[in-house]
Amino acid sequence: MKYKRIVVKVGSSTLSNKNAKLNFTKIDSLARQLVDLKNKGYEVILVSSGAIAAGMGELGYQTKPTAIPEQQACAAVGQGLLIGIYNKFFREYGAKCAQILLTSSDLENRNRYLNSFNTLITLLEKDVIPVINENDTIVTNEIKVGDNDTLAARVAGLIEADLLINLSDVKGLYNANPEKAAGELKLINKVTDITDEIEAMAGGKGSFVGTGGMATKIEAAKIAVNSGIDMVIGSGKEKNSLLKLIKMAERNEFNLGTTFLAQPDRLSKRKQWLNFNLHSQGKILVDHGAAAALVCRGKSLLPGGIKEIKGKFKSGDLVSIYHLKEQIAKGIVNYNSAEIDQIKGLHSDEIETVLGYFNKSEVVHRDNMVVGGDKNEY
Ligand SMILES: Nc1ncnc2c1ncn2[C@@H]1O[C@H](COP(=O)(O)OP(=O)(O)O)[C@@H](O)[C@H]1O
Ligand SMILES: N[C@@H](CCC(=O)OP(=O)(O)O)C(=O)O
Repeated sequence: MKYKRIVVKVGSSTLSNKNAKLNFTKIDSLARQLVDLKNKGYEVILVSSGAIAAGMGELGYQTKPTAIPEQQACAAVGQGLLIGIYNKFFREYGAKCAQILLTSSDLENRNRYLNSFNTLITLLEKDVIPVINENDTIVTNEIKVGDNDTLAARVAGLIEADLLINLSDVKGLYNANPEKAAGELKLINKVTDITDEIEAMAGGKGSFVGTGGMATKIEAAKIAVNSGIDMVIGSGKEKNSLLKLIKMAERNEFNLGTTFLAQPDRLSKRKQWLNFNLHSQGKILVDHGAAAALVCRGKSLLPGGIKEIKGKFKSGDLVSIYHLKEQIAKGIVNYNSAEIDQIKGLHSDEIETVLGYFNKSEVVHRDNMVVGGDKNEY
């Protein structure tokens, strides 16, 4: 077995019918395949979308409501339906499942991140299939993960999965958005490097229930491969597609869907957490010497190389580190923005005299820093 722990993400478009009501045949088939995989010795974790779609079907919405409270009401109704159906089918096939609803802040907070890990591991040890979704009923646009593609990739990193399968309503990544492209489409079977060209192929969602389309699947692939996890996007619509995709991946073949291959230089778990789960709270601009020390020599950031601070942040926050106009790293600061403003350009020996106390010589230690870094805004 090349893979042991597999996260499977399934989209709303696969789980629901055109009128947004749940597609029981598809859910039954997915549950059966997941239990088959578990019985073969794999550990499986399901990230399932579909709560809002199921709630829309139940409450009679013809289109996705734009008002957030209405979406949340749909999610509250739909999530119950969804987990009820999963529970029914899993039990029919002799397996147990558990519901875990996560928010972005659960993954940002280091303690809650580690607690989620402990719960998931315990469930796997107890032979339970975790079924994860975003806790849509309590998050608003500003603070939500927003799409289950990247949520699944973050969960795959959290749980140290070996493989992430993303089941959608398309066979994989095409050279152009099938909704818009004229002419013949080409399925990209294997991606070793997520280049700008690959990113440019990905467009928005295809169905009225989907979120993010191919663009968020590519974002997810970036998280997965940099966490050392292979990711396959494949069709969730065809018979036994999950089993077929895993068989293909086990054989190192690339004839179904799109496989994104894990990068050999994966980030450590701590660096994955800070890079893919934390939001940058400010900016530190550094000089040429500091930029070279960070990027070329893997050094920590000392006060001497700092030129300017932007934003107001606390000690322990994540900040983006810039040289000229380019983000060169992201890291967790040992001092707050006002303090860094006071010690910028100084030698570390002078910190205590200026601030009246001393914490660390480094403003950002290299163990708390990712060079380059996911560009998730400041
Ligand atoms: N280059 C592309 N290749 C394949 N699908 C694409 C591409 N660009 C955009 N899409 C759209 O992405 C959709 C899948 O994403 P989405 O609608 O969010 O579904 P899901 O519910 O499975 O997450 C496809 O139906 C397709 O219309
Ligand atoms: N959390 C939402 C799904 C969000 C989402 O990413 O949807 P999709 O693009 O269908 O995977 C729900 O359960 O309705």
